Amino acid sequence: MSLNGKTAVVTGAALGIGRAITELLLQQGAKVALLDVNKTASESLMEVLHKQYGRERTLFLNCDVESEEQIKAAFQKAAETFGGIDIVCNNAGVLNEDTWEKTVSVNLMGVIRGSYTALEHMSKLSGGRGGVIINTASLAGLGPLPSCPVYTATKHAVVGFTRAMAAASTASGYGVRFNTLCPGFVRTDLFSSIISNSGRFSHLTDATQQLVEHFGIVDLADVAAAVLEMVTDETKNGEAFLVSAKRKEYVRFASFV
Ligand SMILES: NC(=O)c1ccc[n+]([C@@H]2O[C@H](COP(=O)([O-])OP(=O)(O)OC[C@H]3O[C@@H](n4cnc5c(N)ncnc54)[C@H](O)[C@@H]3O)[C@@H](O)[C@H]2O)c1
Ligand SMILES: CCCCC[C@H](O)/C=C/C=C/C=C/C=C/[C@@H](O)[C@@H](O)CCCC(=O)O
Repeated sequence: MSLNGKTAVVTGAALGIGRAITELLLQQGAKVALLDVNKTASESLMEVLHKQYGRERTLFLNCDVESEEQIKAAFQKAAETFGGIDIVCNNAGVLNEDTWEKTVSVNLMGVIRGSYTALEHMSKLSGGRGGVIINTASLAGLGPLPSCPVYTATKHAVVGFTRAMAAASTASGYGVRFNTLCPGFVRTDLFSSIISNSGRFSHLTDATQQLVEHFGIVDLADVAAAVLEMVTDETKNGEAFLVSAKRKEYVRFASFV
């Protein structure tokens, strides 16, 4: 399915998974606003994207998802520039067990802030045309990463928040679908920082290594493809897509009703 005429916002778009998502959405025809705090990486990516897709289809906005003011201004600018917003990927994340309050602030509060701001532009109840929001959690949102308890907590919270928002959206008539991306290990800067950023749990690096060996390293292309599937398949709402090297599947959750 082509995304021609669709407009996307991707946070943490300059590097790693966010960059791969951005590039795939552009390949499919969407216009993409790239939100990131890393100005240097963003500017060098923008040079590449301008050459490949022209200047009209991309917009870089220097935006820290920890800031309500910056995120509101960035979404407003994206909506004005492209004429509305159809797709939002709240992907920006950090892993640092030393500065764990920041890990909560970026990974959880940033996703909540991004989702609520997105709804102001996308909800059919506030004049939007509906759409889809994909929040990046992790395999660590489904099971424990022992060297990173706070990171694990934020990712479980993203899964729970996104599932609840999907149900809230359906019950309220927002016309916006919500799904969670749960990648296994992906070779990015965040992945490389595990030893230096595990804080008081750095002695558990071997346990992480065992998990890496068990789950393997998944390709960025497979992670971005999972996002595209959840964006384009209109039957997907409230799903969590697990994408590891060995397993690619929608997660089945226990039902309590
Ligand atoms: N790499 C993995 O193994 C892995 C696995 C599962 C989930 N994830 C999740 O995927 C997402 C992307 O991770 P990645 O591996 O691509 O990391 P990365 O470090 O390669 O890229 C993260 C991007 O987010 C940006 N960013 C960080 N803090 C920000 C903030 N406050 N506001 C705006 N932008 C910010 C960075 O500048 C960077 O461009 C994260 O949510 C991460 O938790 C990563
Ligand atoms: C080493 C760098 C850290 C990258 C962080 C990134 O988010 C990757 C996380 C990978 C997490 C692994 C979690 C492991 C969980 C297991 O304990 C298991 O319980 C998960 C089972 C999931 C399932 O089968 O539903």
